[in-house]
Amino acid sequence: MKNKVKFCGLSRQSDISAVNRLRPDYVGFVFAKSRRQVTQEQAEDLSGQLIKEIVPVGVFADEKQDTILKFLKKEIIRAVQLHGNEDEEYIRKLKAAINVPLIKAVPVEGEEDILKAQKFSADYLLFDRGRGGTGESFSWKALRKVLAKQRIKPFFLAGGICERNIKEAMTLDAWCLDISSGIETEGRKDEKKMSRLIGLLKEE
Ligand SMILES: O=C(O)c1ccccc1N[C@@H]1O[C@H](COP(=O)(O)O)[C@@H](O)[C@H]1O
Repeated sequence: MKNKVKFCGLSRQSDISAVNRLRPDYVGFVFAKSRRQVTQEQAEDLSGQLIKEIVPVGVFADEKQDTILKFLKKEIIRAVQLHGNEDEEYIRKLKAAINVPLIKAVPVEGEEDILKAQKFSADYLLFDRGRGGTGESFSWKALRKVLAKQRIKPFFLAGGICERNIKEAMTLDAWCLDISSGIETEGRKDEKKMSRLIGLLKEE
């Protein structure tokens, strides 16, 4: 596959069975406030059932660093996604304390947001619309304009990716396509949607 893929917001045993069959590169457990939020106990149980090839990512928003370190120590997660208002000082401190990939989410309204985010010392940026998990895309035109002018840090592309627009998303040079709402039906993860998206990714 040209792009890596992350299926985010898993919360049920059946979600884990589905991803173990379909093998996305990453899955996300949301610890930030959300209808998809899972507890430490749920995540520990679900993460323990994942095949080793899939990297579990913890999605946090303005979380105490000690809490994140606790999740890492227990090996519930093997990558950290910061989806709040974390600044460079917070990121630098956390990065010095961990040895797993650190992903910083950035809400994109225009080119300037993408350019300003290049200062972050996270391993990856994650371009999304607004607060995350909304099922809505930002204007990919802004990203395309920046990419035409310069190289940028490796990034996850998130926000409203689904069967309808994944082919276009695949043209945007993302390290990873990050999908949550687009693999749901009536608010629950849907293995058929996951499978069709993996199929589309494999076509290239
Ligand atoms: O998924 C959530 O509910 C969520 C809550 C708080 C912060 C981030 C959240 N999810 C992130 O949003 C994108 C997926 O967006 P979409 O649903 O596909 O539009 C992904 O990065 C998730 O980690």
